[in-house]
Amino acid sequence: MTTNDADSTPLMRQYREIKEAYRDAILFFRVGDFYEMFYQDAEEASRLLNIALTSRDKHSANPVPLCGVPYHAATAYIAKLLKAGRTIALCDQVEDPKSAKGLVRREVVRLYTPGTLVDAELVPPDETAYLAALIASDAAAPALPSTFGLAAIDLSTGDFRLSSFEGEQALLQLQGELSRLEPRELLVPDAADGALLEPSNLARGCRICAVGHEAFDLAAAESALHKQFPASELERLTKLDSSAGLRAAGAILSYLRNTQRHGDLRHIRAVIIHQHGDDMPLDPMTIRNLELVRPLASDRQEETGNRHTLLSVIDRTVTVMGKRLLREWVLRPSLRIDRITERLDAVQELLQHLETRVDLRSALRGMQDVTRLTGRLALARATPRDLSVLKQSLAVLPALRPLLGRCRSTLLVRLYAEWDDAADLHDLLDGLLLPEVPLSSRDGGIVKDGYDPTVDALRGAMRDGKQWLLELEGRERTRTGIDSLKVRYNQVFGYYIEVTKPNLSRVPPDYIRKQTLVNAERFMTAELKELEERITGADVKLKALEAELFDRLVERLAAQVARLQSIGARLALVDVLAGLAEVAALHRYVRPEVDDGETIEIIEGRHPVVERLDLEGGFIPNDTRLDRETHRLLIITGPNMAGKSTYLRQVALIVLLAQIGSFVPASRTRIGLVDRVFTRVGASDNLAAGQSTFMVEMSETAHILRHATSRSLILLDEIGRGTSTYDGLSLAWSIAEYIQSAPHLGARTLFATHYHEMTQLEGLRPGIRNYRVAVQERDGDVLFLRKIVEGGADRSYGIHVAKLAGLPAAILTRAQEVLHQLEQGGQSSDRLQNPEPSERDRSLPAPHPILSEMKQMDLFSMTPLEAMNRLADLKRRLDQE
Ligand SMILES: Nc1ncnc2c1ncn2[C@@H]1O[C@H](COP(=O)(O)OP(=O)(O)OP(=O)(O)O)[C@@H](O)[C@H]1O
Repeated sequence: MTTNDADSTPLMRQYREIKEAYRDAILFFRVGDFYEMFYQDAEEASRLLNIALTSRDKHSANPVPLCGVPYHAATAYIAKLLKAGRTIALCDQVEDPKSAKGLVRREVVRLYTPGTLVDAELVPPDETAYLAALIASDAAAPALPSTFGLAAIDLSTGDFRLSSFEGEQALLQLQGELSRLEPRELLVPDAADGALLEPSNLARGCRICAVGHEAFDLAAAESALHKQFPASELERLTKLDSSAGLRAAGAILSYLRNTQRHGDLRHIRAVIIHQHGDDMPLDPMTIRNLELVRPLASDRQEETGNRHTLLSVIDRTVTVMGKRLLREWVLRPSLRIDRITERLDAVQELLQHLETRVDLRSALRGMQDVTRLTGRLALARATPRDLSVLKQSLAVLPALRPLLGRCRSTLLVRLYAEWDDAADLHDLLDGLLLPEVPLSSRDGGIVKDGYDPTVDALRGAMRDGKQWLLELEGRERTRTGIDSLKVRYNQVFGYYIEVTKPNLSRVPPDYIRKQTLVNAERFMTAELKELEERITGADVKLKALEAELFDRLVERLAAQVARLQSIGARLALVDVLAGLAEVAALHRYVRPEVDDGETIEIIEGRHPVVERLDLEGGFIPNDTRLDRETHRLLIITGPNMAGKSTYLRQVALIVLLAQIGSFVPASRTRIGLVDRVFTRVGASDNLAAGQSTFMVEMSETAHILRHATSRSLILLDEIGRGTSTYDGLSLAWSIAEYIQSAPHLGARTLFATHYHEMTQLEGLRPGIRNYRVAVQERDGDVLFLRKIVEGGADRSYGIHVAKLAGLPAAILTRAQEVLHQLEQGGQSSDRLQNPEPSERDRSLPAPHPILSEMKQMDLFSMTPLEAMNRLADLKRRLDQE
């Protein structure tokens, strides 16, 4: 930045001082009704926002580049810049320009970063916007560290959580947690290990922000936590968490203190600590493959318009608080039977009591986002509208209590016992706020008549002022004899007397001319001036007083954030339970039995998402039995398109739904608790990271084999597909054997495969069972029955499916021929029991006889002439063909 004539004004000097402290951010500098940007900020912002770039003093030698946006539309522009990966420092005028002596004081009141957003326009209500901090413990060896501390906060709700990961699975667990949280911004120490910062190790699409590593210092963290939390919470924290989690938490708090200048973060009162053993640790692959919260971006879905996910299908919540909680449940199925049972009891009760459910849901519909409103209160960002909305929501609370009073299930009884109508808070709001309030607390028109005597008196003065003006107008008309004389007001001149041209001769000499128009002239008198001062004085005082009363109300409510947060949490819970009961009723779900046995039994199970599609012939239900004895590993064969993948996913989704505490799409289900669901299905995002399909497939399988336990559920779909037939089959075969027999494994497994040779495993190993998806062959075509039956398939019907897909007839006929030849080659089952197949053994279509002859030729025992003659002979024969 160079200093020259144009930028040496006091305003620009002030700008430069402020910008110095926010070099990395685009500085929105408030000047009048605009936020202006200068220099590089202006160049960049004008390009990103597509707005005109001008300059501050065009005539100087070195004009300052400038662009600006109207202050009232700033949020939309800020959103665009955030999207482009920038941060924005918002610099406001912090004193009234009218009363300022000299240059108005300006300060950065807020730094907008992706992880610190609370505005409704910037964070969609049903999404979370976590800011996370990650620290790897100081590793003794330079290898990848094995202890991680992760803290995350959603500033808009005050939801603050901690976790530490240690041991062999630490990195994996960390990745799982990051894919659940999907943080928008991640703080890491500036000296962080480069390997740790690999995008594939961390959350994608999130801003990584290196901060001074002293922010992660344990002593600093403890003191930051000490300031933030009550002693009891702090004690709980230090007991439960290793120092890594605390250090990450400390870094978040110090970052927030630097970026959020206003408000005191008092809504961050409690910490959720994720303890291993409470929730099922889902890994990113499973979350993605089972499309729990986000659809896979596959072409097939684009075509059919299927953008459903498990979450979208079971989401019948009516509040955004409920929506967020349900998402959390879906991503954290429980491992505790007592919790699952409590939820199921409540869902069952609300399913059976239609009237209660309907009443609860219709009352909840009147609820706004109490949790986020509370967040804005604590951050001192609540507007009069926010408080008005909060008031309306609190007004609904008493109606919910008697509805809960009708319930008998533990969870609902507990909610009833803890229910807080918050009548005092409602009355506090209702006592002050007018029914219609403005957006800004500085605009007046907030406080009810009768709330404060001074407000009433000032309003009286303003009302009287209007009367005085009318009287003055009457008096002036009589005095001048001009009947059309009017007292008027505009923003620029304030009050004035307007006289039309024909009457100008009658204007008295004490009228002071202010403005001449085509048809009239505008005047001021000493009396009018005095009246104006009284009226505007009252107006300014009134607005200031209303703003002060509003701030005091915010202050009183902010002292109650913990209560308001609990109210939000209770509302979310009722909403989720009633929503799950509603889904169960709508889609005919039944209550699963969840126990700590080892059997998974599903009678007439359905895929919750696929069954919602408009399928010709409807969805065909299927049974499943998995246990640790006779049905430990099911080999599922059947043609392409028959429904193998759907079946595999259906079993996993039913298990997850049950452990979420939801009813399930089946006619009867028993679930022996599953500690983890592993999936190796479909393509993977890692392809983009440059790994081959087969490599990804194998490394994901290796991961499963390393981490699954005897309580896990494993889904393997077409393992070995990515390599040559024999390699693939051998791998698939031995992987199945390993899962079945490895002492630490024996996990319940569904194994879908194209290799029908694998069905021979059933007779060879205990616990392995064959199932196939039934098809009917009619007139050379296949009819998919979508029914899973016992026994293995002996054919693939791939060519039939290719026909359905419209491949040219010539290809289909030739494929039949090749298939026939391959089948003639046959593979013996003896070989498969002891698989040592090699590429050379493969039965291929018979090679051309000339090629066979050439293969036989021993070139080294031939003279060059002999070789030449043989070659000529072969060529002649070829020419004759
Ligand atoms: N039980 C069912 N009832 C009705 N339709 C079903 C059922 N299962 C699957 N389908 C339909 O069949 C289609 C194909 O199913 P799916 O993808 O599971 O087959 P697949 O055997 O895994 O095929 P591929 O081996 O080619 O991957 C699904 O998109 C769905 O429309």
